[in-house]
Amino acid sequence: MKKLVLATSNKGKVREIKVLCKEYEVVPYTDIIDAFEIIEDADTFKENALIKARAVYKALGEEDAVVMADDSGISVDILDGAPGIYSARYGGEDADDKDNLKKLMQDIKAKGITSSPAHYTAAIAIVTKDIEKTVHGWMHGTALTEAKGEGGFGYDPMFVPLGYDKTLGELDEKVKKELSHRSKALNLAGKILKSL
Ligand SMILES: O=c1nc[nH]c2c1ncn2[C@H]1C[C@H](O)[C@@H](COP(=O)(O)OP(=O)(O)OP(=O)(O)O)O1
Ligand SMILES: [Mg+2]
Repeated sequence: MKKLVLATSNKGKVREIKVLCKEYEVVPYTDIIDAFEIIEDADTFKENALIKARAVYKALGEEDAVVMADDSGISVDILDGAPGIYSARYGGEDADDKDNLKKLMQDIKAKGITSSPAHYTAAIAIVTKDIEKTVHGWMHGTALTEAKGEGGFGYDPMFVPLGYDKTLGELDEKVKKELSHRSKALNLAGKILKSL
């Protein structure tokens, strides 16, 4: 089985990508080398995904490595698309998923409403010695001012996918697997991986 090194330290992403890339041996880079800080200072998901994939490819020092990165986030319409690329740091530099979730619910509530249209974006970058490629996927739905359920990660307890009436925290993980931003992007990434 071909090895696919993930340039991420997010356990939720690793879990989902392992399920969605069954034909590969999916290995987070921190299983191979020590975790190091990667500054995600670009202004698009795509460029930030490339920054992560390139940084890990270089740090591995293994010419034949195939490295994949995911840069993703949630954009809320009533907040003009915030937090977007800043999703991981929305509650401050040291914020964790819970802090970020709480701040986003508060900021929507501060607009005097209890829900807003929103969407997730995932950019996936693949870097090898020969290629640098990116693909995207999106999931539309509604962001709530109340968190429900324990499933998924990040903002999932406050996000209801289009066509459903429960949050990704409450729904079976199969639903997210079928229609998430990440699964759509990974489906396209799979075509690139096959062509290598
Ligand atoms: O399916 C998702 N369900 C819920 N929340 C999600 C999802 N996808 C992204 N998110 C949130 C989590 C984090 O607040 C931000 C990603 O930030 P992002 O920089 O891409 O990831 P990260 O810093 O957690 O790990 P890393 O950069 O090492 O891959 O968007
Ligand atoms: Mg990050």
